[in-house]
Amino acid sequence: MAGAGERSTIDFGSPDAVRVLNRALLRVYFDLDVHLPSDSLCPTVASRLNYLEWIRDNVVAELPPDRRLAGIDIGTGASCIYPLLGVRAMPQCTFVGTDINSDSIAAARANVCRNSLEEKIGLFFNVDRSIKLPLDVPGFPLPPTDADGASFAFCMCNPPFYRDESERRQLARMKALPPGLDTRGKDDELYTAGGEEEFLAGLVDESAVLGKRIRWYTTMTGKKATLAALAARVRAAQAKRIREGRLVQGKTTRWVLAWSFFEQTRFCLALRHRSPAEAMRRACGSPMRAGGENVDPAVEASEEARREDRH
Ligand SMILES: C[S@@+](CC[C@H](N)C(=O)[O-])C[C@H]1O[C@@H](n2cnc3c(N)ncnc32)[C@H](O)[C@@H]1O
Repeated sequence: MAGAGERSTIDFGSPDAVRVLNRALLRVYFDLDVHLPSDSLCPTVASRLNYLEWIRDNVVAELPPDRRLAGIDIGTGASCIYPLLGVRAMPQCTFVGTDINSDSIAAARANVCRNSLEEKIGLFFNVDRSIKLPLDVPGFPLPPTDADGASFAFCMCNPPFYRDESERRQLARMKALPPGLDTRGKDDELYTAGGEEEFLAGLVDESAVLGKRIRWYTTMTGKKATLAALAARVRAAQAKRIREGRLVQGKTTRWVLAWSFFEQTRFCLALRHRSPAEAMRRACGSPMRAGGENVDPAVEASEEARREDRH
């Protein structure tokens, strides 16, 4: 207990305390009953919401608002945190969560059922860990394609963090983390051969093959250096559009990279600086009503190209 004048807090060095806090936040603010197994990564709600909101504002917002959208969460983990929070942050979305760990898939499935979200969240146990986007593996739940041939509006990924235990220790030392505050979880959650760099290089290569079957490919990275290497690989894969984001929560920073093999649509050109309703009118070619300035699509396209062309 805190004494008079002292600030109450919880013991962030205690995994149990952090677990209870996150369960409470999910319950109170998102009406989600989520079991977070003690042997698995305990996701912080703010950081997960941050990435989802980035996708909502930078990817989903440029699609017509009446459209039903599907997203893939690569490596959903035992919590299934992104799909669960995702259907709250973007009610027009359905999700497919994948994972290579059968215990995580079982726990994720129980969380989906506990919240009666089976209609909105599907799960896929990916037996081949060399694949990140198993769209063509038998049994993968593919939604119907849209008018442009895309099955999914986006994919997202919080990749395993380290190449091995020595990288984990090294990064913890660099951040000067006190014992107890370093990341804990299952080996599959923490480690991947070659680290996040190699994992995400594989994702870019798969995206080059799948092309327009997913409208926007996105991933989070834990290291800024990974972002630059990844952006170069995405350029080499001839993506048409690239976007970068930085997610800051407290003392922690993460980076997001998004890329697409679609050219900019009339809808997203019109959306710049306007409400979705105005964008719909413009994309459909009807004249603007009072208050709307005219848009020269060529100018907006070059502005956008300059903005995205920073790599
Ligand atoms: C850092 S954890 C992220 C878990 C959860 N999404 C979160 O943010 O708390 C990475 C996850 O990726 C999974 N994973 C690793 N390789 C994978 C692959 N090829 N396909 C799907 N999932 C994979 C791991 O089992 C683990 O659950």
